[in-house]
Amino acid sequence: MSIYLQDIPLNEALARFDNALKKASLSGVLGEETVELHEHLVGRVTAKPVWARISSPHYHAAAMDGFALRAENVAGAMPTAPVILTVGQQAAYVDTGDPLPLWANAVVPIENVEALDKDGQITEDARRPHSIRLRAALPPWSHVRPMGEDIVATQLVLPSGHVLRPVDLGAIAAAGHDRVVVSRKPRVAILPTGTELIEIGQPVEAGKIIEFNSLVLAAQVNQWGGEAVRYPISPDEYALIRQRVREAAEKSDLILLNAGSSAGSEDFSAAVVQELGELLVHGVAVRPGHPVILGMIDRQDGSRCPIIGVPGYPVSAALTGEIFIEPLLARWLGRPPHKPIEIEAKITRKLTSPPGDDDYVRVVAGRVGDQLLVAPLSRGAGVITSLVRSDGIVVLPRGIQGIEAGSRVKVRLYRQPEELNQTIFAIGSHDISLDLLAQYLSTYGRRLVSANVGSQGGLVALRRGETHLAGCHLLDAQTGVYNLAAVQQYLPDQKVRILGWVNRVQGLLVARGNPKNIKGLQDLVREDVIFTNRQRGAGTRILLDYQLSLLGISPAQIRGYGQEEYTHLAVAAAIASGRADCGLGIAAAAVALDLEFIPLFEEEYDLIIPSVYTEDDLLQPLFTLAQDEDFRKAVAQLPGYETSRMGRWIL
Ligand SMILES: Nc1nc2c(c(=O)[nH]1)N[C@H]1C(S)=C(S)[C@@H](COP(=O)(O)OP(=O)(O)OC[C@H]3O[C@@H](n4cnc5c(N)ncnc54)[C@H](O)[C@@H]3O)O[C@H]1N2
Ligand code: MOO
Repeated sequence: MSIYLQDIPLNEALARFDNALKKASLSGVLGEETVELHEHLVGRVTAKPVWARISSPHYHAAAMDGFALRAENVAGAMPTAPVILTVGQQAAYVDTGDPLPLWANAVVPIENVEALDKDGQITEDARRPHSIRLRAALPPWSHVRPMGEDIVATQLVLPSGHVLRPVDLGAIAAAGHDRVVVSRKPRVAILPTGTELIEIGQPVEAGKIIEFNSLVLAAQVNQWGGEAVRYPISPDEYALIRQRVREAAEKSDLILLNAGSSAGSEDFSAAVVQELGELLVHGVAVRPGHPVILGMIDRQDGSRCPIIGVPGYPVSAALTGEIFIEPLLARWLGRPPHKPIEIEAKITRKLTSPPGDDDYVRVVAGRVGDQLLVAPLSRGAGVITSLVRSDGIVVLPRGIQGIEAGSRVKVRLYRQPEELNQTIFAIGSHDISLDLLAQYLSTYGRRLVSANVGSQGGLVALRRGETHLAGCHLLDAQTGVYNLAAVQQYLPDQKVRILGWVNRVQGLLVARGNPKNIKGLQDLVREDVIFTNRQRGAGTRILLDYQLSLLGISPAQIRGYGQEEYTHLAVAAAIASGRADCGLGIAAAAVALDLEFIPLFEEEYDLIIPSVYTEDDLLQPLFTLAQDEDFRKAVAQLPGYETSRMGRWIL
């Protein structure tokens, strides 16, 4: 039977896998082991209930330093009618934790008695007096920890399937045990494959990719209670991969075979599984991660080892971990699977979604005013930082083609909901200074999350009340003034303020050594110069058009004017590759790709903030930082940055 990338619904895939696991007797706890309490046990799962062998305390114990006595002997004691007890007969000194003498039924703390010598005078020898005087009565069993106060012998201390925490170890020991029976850790072999992969730390070159999926998968496995074993990178050679899978099956409870899962010429995973056992599933209707493989490998002794073909793209790999590996490990350990906190929120952008798949969208989340909002992050399956930055996942289920901006969605949170109340939302044009700001704000207990939708997108978000601030650098071509006109145009009825932020140098990016000897925009009309442009609407494009009009240059005179890139870095890449001779952009992009930079203009990047939030406690640290020497210095050190306007209210 050949199942070739036929996406099936997630629940159907899980059911097939489940069935095969049951047949192989692999659907419950894999095994048990007894571990001594002082070995590393936190996170392990109890495989048997823990019953108390002894009580704790296992005798009546003094709860205070003082004198053991019988409560009835001091009944009626009052300030004006004190009672005197003779030590050695009616009272005995005890330290906290000492067993109570058999005849006693209460303890009076030492600070509540007057110690007397044999003449009835107050003595300094408080712990060995002749007698003690009490000026208050006390009920029986005062300041005594009765036997079994904590644990009664035979009682259940912990059920099975319990994930051990530090305090649990104390209770197990107090209940008279020195070891505990826990589920055996599932051994998980992780096999990265791909001729293009290089080990971490090796020099990178074009076409080579740093292998890190195995690092992520191993950390996931260990975090979820398994024991990961990373195998070396296997190049895309069928026989080698087959050999390693065969070996791993003999030594492991589960194999994660990474990459080679889709339809490429060197994607061998499915064929290997097919040859060495049974291919159950190839393709699950989830994105990212759809080319998942589920199967069983036959061992020499006739038993079977489950195998998961984990798709190569890093986000797909990590999500495959969460969707397939975590629940399987939970089952093998006998604990409940992880259940994320789910909240409902409003989504800030329209999303389209493949109707055949469950679509896992990474989002940032925060509270703006009284609304909980989520903004989608990059959806590329290769963008590992989208998972790093994400506060949660919105699953757009199969059967829908997308959702409108403003729809309510369910969010599986990666963080505590309270953190969303300390979140400053910045939707608009992104700037590197905001990354620095985020770092500084974290010391004030604030989180800055930003979604880059461009300057105009930020103004739209402000209009909808969906952001605390928007980074903006929109030049008015009539006046040459930044941001004021745009704010008046987009937000005529809204009370907003403009906080001066940074001046950024924009200039021409050219190859090292400036081989075409380009000096300024006037060179763009030269026949031998090829330019590359930014997309219409981008702040840099508006700046270019404005400056060209001042020089009286028409776009038609410029070779490459119609060639549009969407980011500063894409412009830089076009020049680095030799596709173009120059482009307008920021200095940081030149630094990133080792280009030369010809500074030409300063543009003004400001933060637009609704007036209500300028008074809000949430944003105060931002205003503090805008005046902070250290922070301003750090921003000014970014290439091409200047901070003299930072913190000044422009509107
Ligand atoms: N014709 C089709 N092509 C692709 C399909 C498809 O359905 N039809 N699916 C796409 C999707 S979706 C995914 S996901 C990927 C999965 O591909 P593979 O599992 O075969 O993985 P590769 O192609 O080898 O790698 C993809 C990508 O990820 C990088 N990679 C791989 N391993 C690692 C690692 N250990 N650490 C870091 N990065 C890794 C690899 O270099 C590639 O860039 O296929 C699509 N194609
Ligand atoms: O399924 Mo792929 O993982 O969409 O990226």
